[in-house]
This record gives sequence, structure tokens and C-alpha cells, in this order.
Amino acid sequence: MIEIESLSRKWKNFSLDNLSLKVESGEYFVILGPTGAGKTLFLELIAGFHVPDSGRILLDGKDVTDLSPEKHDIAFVYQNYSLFPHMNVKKNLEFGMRMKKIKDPKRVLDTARDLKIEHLLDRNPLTLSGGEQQRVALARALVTNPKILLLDEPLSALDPRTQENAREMLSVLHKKNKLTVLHITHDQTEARIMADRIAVVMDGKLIQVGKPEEIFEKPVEGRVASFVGFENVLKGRVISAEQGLLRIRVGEVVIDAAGDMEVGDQVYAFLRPENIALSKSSTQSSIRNSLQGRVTEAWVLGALVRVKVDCGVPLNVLITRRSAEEMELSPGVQIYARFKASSVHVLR
Ligand SMILES: Nc1ncnc2c1ncn2[C@@H]1O[C@H](COP(=O)(O)OP(=O)(O)OP(=O)(O)O)[C@@H](O)[C@H]1O
Repeated sequence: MIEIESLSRKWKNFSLDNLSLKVESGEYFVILGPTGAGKTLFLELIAGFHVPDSGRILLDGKDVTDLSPEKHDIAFVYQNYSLFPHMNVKKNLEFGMRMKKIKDPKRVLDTARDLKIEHLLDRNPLTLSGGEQQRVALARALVTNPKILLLDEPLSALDPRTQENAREMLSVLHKKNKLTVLHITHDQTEARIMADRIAVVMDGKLIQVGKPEEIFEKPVEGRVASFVGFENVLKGRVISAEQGLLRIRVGEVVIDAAGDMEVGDQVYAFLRPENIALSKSSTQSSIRNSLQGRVTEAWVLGALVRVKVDCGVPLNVLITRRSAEEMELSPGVQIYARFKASSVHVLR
């Protein structure tokens, strides 16, 4: 459906380099990356707002690289919604239809019903809440019955509850209208929940494409690992490697990890804070790693507590508030940090 072949474009101090990507028809595809990665520019290239320096864009097999945006037959929802403030909601919707020369008044009402904005049709966009504006922006995009929907951070301006409703609504519309969606976000949770597949973009480059579990469990580069939540990065050297089980020396500490490396390799071991458990005693269990250490800091974050532990290596740990209270955790307390070998993601 959407084929991007070696797309490059340079702006003053920023460039998108050699991006290639295939999005299947009907896929919900998320482009994930930190702020300034070039996600918006990438989406705008696909929509035809800029002409690339090199490379091709094919929509449904048709080369649209040099065609104007109207010929791309794509609907775009902007981060700030960009509703026309001098038109009421109904006229905002009708505008899109006029542009595409669609004359079907029923579509406005049907789309308004789908997006639950029937009661807002006479209102001025400036009087709407953020969530209502977002639904109107989506309605304006969908009223022309596009095959491809491009969403630029569509949920970032909404409060968490409204975000949840909007996510659900987007999923329903995606399935009902058999849309191919390209959704960009810097929010990992959003990407993980919504995507069939994810492309990670950083510094104008496409780093990894895969299913959510591949991106979140098997990131291919350290910067992706850090971005998707592997906060602990331990640099070490492999001292033994047998049947997929590695022993890695990190300073004075030795940890076990699952992976495919060779003895002598210098590696980075990545570990999520939520995959480390704390206990006051070193009880026997199948968990391979149990490092003795001392709590250096602890902050309460609602139902969770973020704990810094010094085990010869510094570790960030996230545990429930209840566990922290049961263990009477506070700076200076002696503790064991425990984690499975399979929780450690090892990269060269
Ligand atoms: N018209 C332009 N001319 C020159 N540079 C630009 C232009 N538009 C954006 N940039 C720069 O390109 C880089 C990528 O911007 P872009 O908006 O695509 O990032 P993003 O990944 O969408 O970030 P965010 O999540 O913050 O929106 C930034 O450094 C930005 O300053």
C-alpha cells in the first residue's frame, strides 16, 4: 500500500537519510522516535508537502513522488488539529468534501455519528475542548473516505482518560473503514498498544522496524534499547558462553544473561527497572542473578517506588509501594537486587 524507497531530503541542519519502508494495506503502523527525530518531516514527505531530494513514494503501486498533495489521496491529521476557526464544525467537514468534489451530505452526518460529534456540528472549533477538537479533526480527515490516514501525534495534547477513549475510537475506525494508518508518536505506551508494526526513527534515520514485541524486547541498538525503557546499561566483557547462557563481568560484578556472544566480546547489558526485584535476604530460587547492595535513593511515584541501588554497579529499580513499605526501604538499607538472565538484553 505505502512503499517508501530510499527516501532522502536535506533541510538546513537536518536530513532524512535513505529511508525505506513498506506499510501493508490495512496495517496500523506507528513511527516512534524522540522529539526532533524527523517524524513529522517524514510524514509530510509521504503526504506530498515536500519533494524529496531522492527516492520514491508509491501508494497502491502508483509513483506519487512528484505529484501534488491532492493527488496523494491521503488524509492528514495535524498535531494541533488545524481546524478552520472561521467555520463551524459542519463547514469544516464539508470543506474537505468540497476539495475532493464529493457531494454526499449523508457522509457528514454518518462521519459525525462515528466520531460522536453530531451535537457539535454548529459549534465554532475555538469553543471545543481538546478531545472534541481532536474528534472533529479526525472526522474532517475521514469524511472523504480516504484509504490512508496519516496522524501526527494525534493524542499528545489530550489528558490520559481522553487519550484512552481516543485510542479505542481510532482502533474501531481503523477496522471499520479498513484504513491504512501511519501514526507518529514519541510515546512508547501509545506505540505498543496501537501498532501492528513499529518503525523507530532517530536522527533522521530508520533504525528498526518490527512488531511491538520485537522493538520492546529485542531492540537492535543501544539507543533504541534506552529509548524503549531499558534504563540500566552495564558495560562488560563476556567471560563464559555456554548453551546460550553468558557470564558477563561488569567491573567487580558478574552477571548471567541469555544471549549469543563469544568469550572476550565487549558487550552492553540492558535491563529494565521493572524487571529487577528487591529482597532483604538471598533466598534460593531459579533467578540467576542476585547482587548484594545498598539502597542509595528512593522516591515514591504514586503506587510505585523508584529505587537506586549500588551493587558494585548502579541499578535503577521500580517496585510497588507496598513492597517498598514491607521491606522498609530507605537509603542505607542492605538489599539484594535479583533479576533473571532472560531479562538481560545483550548487545555488542
Ligand atoms: N522547514 C524546516 N526547515 C529546516 N529544518 C526543519 C524544518 N522543519 C523541521 N526542521 C528541523 O528538522 C528536525 C526534525 O523535525 P520534525 O518536526 O520532523 O521532528 P519530530 O520527530 O516530528 O519531532 P517532534 O516529536 O518534536 O514533533 C528538527 O531539528 C527541526 O528543527
